[in-house]
Parts: sequence; C-alpha cells; structure tokens
Amino acid sequence: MKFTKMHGLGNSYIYVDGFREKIPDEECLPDLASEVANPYTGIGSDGLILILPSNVADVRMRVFNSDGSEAKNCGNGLRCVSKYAYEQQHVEQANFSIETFGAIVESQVHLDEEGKVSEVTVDMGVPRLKRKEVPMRGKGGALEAHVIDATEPINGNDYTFTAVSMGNPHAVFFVDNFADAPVESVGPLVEKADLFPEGTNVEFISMKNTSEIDFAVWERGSGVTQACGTGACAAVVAAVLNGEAKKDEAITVHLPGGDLTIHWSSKDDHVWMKGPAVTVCTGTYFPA
Ligand SMILES: N[C@@H](CCC[C@H](N)C(=O)O)C(=O)O
Repeated sequence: MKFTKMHGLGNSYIYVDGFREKIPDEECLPDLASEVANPYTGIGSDGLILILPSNVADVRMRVFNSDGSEAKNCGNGLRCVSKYAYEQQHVEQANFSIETFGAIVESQVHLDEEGKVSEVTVDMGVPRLKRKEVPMRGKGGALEAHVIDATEPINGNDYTFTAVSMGNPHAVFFVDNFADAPVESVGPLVEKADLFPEGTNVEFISMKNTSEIDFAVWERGSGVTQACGTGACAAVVAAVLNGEAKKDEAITVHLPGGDLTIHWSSKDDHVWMKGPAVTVCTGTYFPA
C-alpha cells in the first residue's frame, strides 16, 4: 500500500490516496491505523487518514486515531489533505471543498515561490456549543444549554472547563501554571469520563494576552500530540466565550509543534484556521 506521511505542526498521519490505491476493507481500517501509527513495528504517526473521492465535495477525508477509533474531524489533517489534493492534482483550483464526517468545509491553499503548498486556510464552520451537540450527558433542558466555565463531577472530583464541538468534542481547561498543566493525568481521565458518551479531546490553555494562547492537548484516541487543529479552534472559541479574547481578532495559538492563526468571525459565526502543512516522505507499507 503506497502512503505519504505528512504533518501539521508535528501532528503526523499516514495518508493513503483512495483516488489511486485500493483501500483495505472497512473492518481492517481500525487495526491498520494502529499498525501504521506504531513507531516500532509500523511507520510511526498519530493515526491514519484516507483521502477519498466524494459525491458531495471535491475530496473526502476519513480520520482514524492511533487507537483505531474513527474521528469526525481533524484540523491538521484538513490542511495536509488540502496540500496533497492540490499538489497531486485531485483538484485544480486553490479553493475547494472537503467532505468530513457529516460536514463539508472550504479550504484555500497558499503557494510558495516553487508552486508548492506551504500554508492552508480552512473554514472550520460554526462551533457547536449545546451540551447535546458536544455531546455531553445531561438531563432535560440542560442538554440545550452551553457548557461555559462549568464545574462537572468526574470520578468523584470537580473539574471546571468549557465544552466545544468543532465536529469533534473538546473540553477546554484554563490553567494558571501552564508549564505544570496536568495533560497526562487529567487528560486521559476526562477523555474517557462517562460524562462524554463519545469521549473527548482535552485541551489545557493559558492566555498570554488577549491575542495569544499557550496550548497543550491530550487527544482522544491518540494521547499527547504536538498539535490539534480542531483543539486550537475550540481553544479560541472557549477564550471568546470566557471573555478572554474577542471575535474577529486573529488569535495566535502556540501549540507544542508551532503556531496556528485562528479567528472566530462574528459575520457568519464561522471559525477560520490558517497554518502550515508538510510532506515528510512517501513509501510502500506492507500490511501484516
Ligand atoms: N489532531 C486532530 C484531531 C484528530 C481527531 C481527534 N483525536 C478526535 O478523536 O476527535 C486535529 O488536528 O484536529
């Protein structure tokens, strides 16, 4: 199976081109994702992404985490899929659409002087804020309410966070001491809490000022990663909802792997993400 390894700020996936390659049977995909992600016996990545033809958009993206679970969205993946689709001429224009699990997003590639895609802007759509949309468990009217700076019990302790869906779920924690953010202790505990029927990605953020955010993440299905594009969008949404940042202002999110520029537009409520996409290598993988 031919593959391309790409990363967005160190959040790396193995990309398989379904326009050219026969994609393995559906039931094999979770195991394949775990296998290719393994740094010792596989290629090494945060998961697997399929680039596929679409009936409703120019390209379709499917994302599998390194534990084999399928995710509904991936911001860094969208930028890498955009670079791949443009450079491999699956699309002809610099602006095109990508089908994700349940949504269609618009992407625009930016070229360097050699005509290669260096950066990509993606319209990440409208954040979903209702408890039932995240999704989070709750009763009656609470399911319609937003979860902003809310304190919820998890495994007998109280945790305060803001919940945002960017097509996938995020629990965003503001931390005072960013260097000591409990990413590896609180991250997995919240990821798998019963409160989140589909699990959640968990972000720890700290405002440097009103236009810069320090960011660390525990990703659902992959653990600590260098970057999470949807997580960075959720962080900006959480910052605005908590009065720490403003809509329509470009916010720089400092992730472990580098910076993303995000803004939440008041015009149409859409969140926009701009950042790099990088090709690491291509090769042939021999499935077990
Ligand atoms: N790294 C991604 C998100 C990948 C999926 C996520 N772990 C989930 O299960 O929702 C990004 O850049 O957004």
